[in-house]
Amino acid sequence: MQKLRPLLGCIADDFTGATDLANILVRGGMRTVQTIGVPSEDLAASLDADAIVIALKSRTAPVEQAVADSLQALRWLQGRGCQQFFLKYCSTFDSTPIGNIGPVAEALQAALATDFAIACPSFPAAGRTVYLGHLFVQQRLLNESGMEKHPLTPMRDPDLVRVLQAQSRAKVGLIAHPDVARGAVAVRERIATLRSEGVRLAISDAISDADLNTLGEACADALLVTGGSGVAQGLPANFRRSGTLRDANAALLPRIAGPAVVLSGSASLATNGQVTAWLRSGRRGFRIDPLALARGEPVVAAALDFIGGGDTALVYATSGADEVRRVQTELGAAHAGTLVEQALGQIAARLRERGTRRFVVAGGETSGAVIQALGLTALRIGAQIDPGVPETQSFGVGEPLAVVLKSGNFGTEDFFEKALHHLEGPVA
Ligand SMILES: Nc1ncnc2c1ncn2[C@@H]1O[C@H](COP(=O)(O)OP(=O)(O)OP(=O)(O)O)[C@@H](O)[C@H]1O
Ligand SMILES: O=C(O)[C@@H](O)C(=O)CO
Repeated sequence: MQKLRPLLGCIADDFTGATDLANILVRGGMRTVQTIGVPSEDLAASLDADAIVIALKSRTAPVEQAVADSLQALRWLQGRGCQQFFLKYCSTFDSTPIGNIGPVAEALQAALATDFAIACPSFPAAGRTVYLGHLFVQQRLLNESGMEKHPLTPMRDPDLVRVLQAQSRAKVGLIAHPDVARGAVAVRERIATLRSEGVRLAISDAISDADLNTLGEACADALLVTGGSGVAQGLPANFRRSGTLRDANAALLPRIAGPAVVLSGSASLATNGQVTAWLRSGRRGFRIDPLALARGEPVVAAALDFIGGGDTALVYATSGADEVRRVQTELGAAHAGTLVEQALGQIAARLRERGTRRFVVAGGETSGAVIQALGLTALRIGAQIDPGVPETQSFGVGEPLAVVLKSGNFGTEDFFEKALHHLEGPVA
C-alpha cells in the first residue's frame, strides 16, 4: 500500500492535549498518530498518517525551552512535507504573562515566514466558548471558573486579547462574533483588515461548532493555525475539498485483549467525581497515600498485591482540594507530585510485565509519567470515548497496548467504566 504523506503537522503543548486534538482530527476523517516528543528516525519510518501530532511538555516549561522544542518539532514536520501546521494549547488558555502561547506562536510564524494566525481556544463540546474575546468555561468567565486558582497557570483575566498581548511582541487583534457569524468570507475580510493594521495574532470568537467550522474554512490557506482542539474540527473538510484527503474510517483500531487497570493521579474536580462514582459502584480501588510514599513505605508493592489477578482495579492518588493542599503543605507541591507520578509509573511498568495490556490514565502530568514509564513513543488514535478523550493504541516499541489518556477536567462521571467498556467493545 502507498504510504500516506502527512497533510497537517501539529505541535501540542502537553500529552493529553495532544490526544484531544488527535481525537478531533480522527473524527474529521484524518488518520492520525501522536508521537511522544519529536520522533526518532526509526519511528519516523513507520509513521503513516494524514495528520501527525507531536506531544511536547512545553506548557509550563521555561519560555526559551518551549520555543526551542516547538521549533524542533516544526522542522521535523516540515521535513515530512506537511502542508499546514497547528499549534495546540489548552482550551482554558493556560499560560502566564510571559508565555508560552504568544512566544511559541510568534516563533513558529517567523520560522514559517507567515505573518498571521488566529488564536482560538474555543471548545463548545467541553463548555469552552469565546465571545468578544472573553473566554467562558461552562457558564462562568475564565477568571471565575476555578482556573484563577490553578497552581502553575492561574488565569485571572478572561480578556484573551489582553492576555495574549501581554505575551506577544506584535499586535494582537480580535475577530469578533458578528464577523464569524457572517461566514468564512467575512472572516477572511476581517483577517485582511487586521493584517493591514499590523496585527499578527487574532483571538477568534466561537460559541458553537458552526463557528469553529467557519473559522476552519477561513483558514484553508493559512500556514499556521493556533488554538484548542475545537478549532481543528474545521480543517479536515479543507483537505477533502482540495482533494488531498481521501475518505477512510480513521478511527479503526484492532482490539487488544488482556487485563486492564485504571490509574488516576489527577487532582481535578471532574476526576474526583469519577473516582467517587467508581468506588460507589462497588468497584475495587487502592488509594496511594503520598505521605506514606514520602515515608518510604512499600506503597507500590502493596498496590500490586491489591491488584493481584482479580477484577479490574483503580489505583488513585486523586483527593479533594483540602487533602491535596494538606499534602502539598507537608511535602511541597512539586515533591508530592513527583512521588505520586513515579509510583503510578512504576505500577504501570510492573503491571505490563505481568501481562496488563489496557491502561486508562487520568491527569495530564500523570499520563506523561505513565507513558514514559511504559516507554511508549507513539500512539495511533481511535474512536472517541467522551469529548476530548479517544482510545489509543501504542506502536513502534514492544507489544501494542490499548491506552486511554484523560485530561483532568474531561469525561462524564462514569468515565472509567465507559472507557473500559469501550476498549472491550466491537471495533469502531
Ligand atoms: N493526593 C495528592 N496530593 C498531592 N499531589 C497529588 C495528589 N494526587 C495527585 N497529585 C499530583 O497532582 C498532579 C495532578 O496533575 P495531573 O496533570 O496529573 O492532573 P490534573 O491537573 O487534574 O489534569 P490536567 O492537567 O490534565 O488538567 C500530579 O503531579 C499528581 O502527581
Ligand atoms: O484543551 C484542553 O482543555 C485539553 O486538551 C488540555 O490541553 C488539557 O490539559
